[in-house]
Amino acid sequence: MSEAAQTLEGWYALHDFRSIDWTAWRLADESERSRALDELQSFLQQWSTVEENKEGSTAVYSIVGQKADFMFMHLRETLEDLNAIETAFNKTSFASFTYPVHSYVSIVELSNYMAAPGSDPMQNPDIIARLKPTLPKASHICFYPMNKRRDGQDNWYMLSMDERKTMMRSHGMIGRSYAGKVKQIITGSVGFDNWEWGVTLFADDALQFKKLIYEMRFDEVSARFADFGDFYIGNFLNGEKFAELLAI
Ligand code: VOV
Repeated sequence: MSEAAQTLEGWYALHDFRSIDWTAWRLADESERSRALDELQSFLQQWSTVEENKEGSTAVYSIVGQKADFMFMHLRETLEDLNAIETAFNKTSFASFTYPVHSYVSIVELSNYMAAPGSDPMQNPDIIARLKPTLPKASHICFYPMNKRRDGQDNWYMLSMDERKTMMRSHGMIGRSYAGKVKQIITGSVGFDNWEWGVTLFADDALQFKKLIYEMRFDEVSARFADFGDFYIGNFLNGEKFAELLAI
């Protein structure tokens, strides 16, 4: 058996994709819409307080295209916390004007492919900050799930640790050349959801997602071993922008 990579885990993640029932929203009277909007704003406020207290983080984005209208990405200490957030949101009057279209459950993960030997990563404040990150408030988000292939000669899980390390180093070098342009949060979802990882990217220039992902397609670890699910791309929302999106 090949040596399994060691992983470090941080906050649990829920990517929660919703669409708006525009007909119901348009037909609602002004006071109903305003109550729903107030509830939404108070949730956004609560989530930013959690973030200020370093007890989690939430990103809110509109989604371009028909797969969803908007998404919440929540990071929290436990799965119970994530469950509580989605349930509380489902009970709001704003939620009754939305319907769930997709969700993804995972946990922030770092693997030891690039770890310095002999060091205790949990004593490293940079590692802790990566495991429990404050999500960037970048202009754009890109989310997609992926697997590492297990197919004949292209079976990632049958490769030796050294072979995988070499490929991950090359992967990391490409990623690093996008420093300052694209920020990645990799979440592991083996046993939690249908794919092995969630890839969440943040950038102020959405074109950099395309450049990075395209370049990685030529890198062996992606070219030979990666399979991808649906891609979601979106624009930053805060309370003000959300109110604009919902204005009738
Ligand atoms: C934005 C840049 C960027 C950077 C700097 C970067 C670097 C790194 C490093 C150094 C490491 C290994 C250590 C760790 O941190 O875990 C990883 C790990 C990983 N990556 Fe990555 N990645 C990036 C970006 C990046 C992208 C765009 C993708 C999607 C691939 C594509 O083709 O669409 C990806 C995937 C992953 C995955 C699934 C893992 C876990 C693999 C496993 O088998 O465990 N990643 N990644």
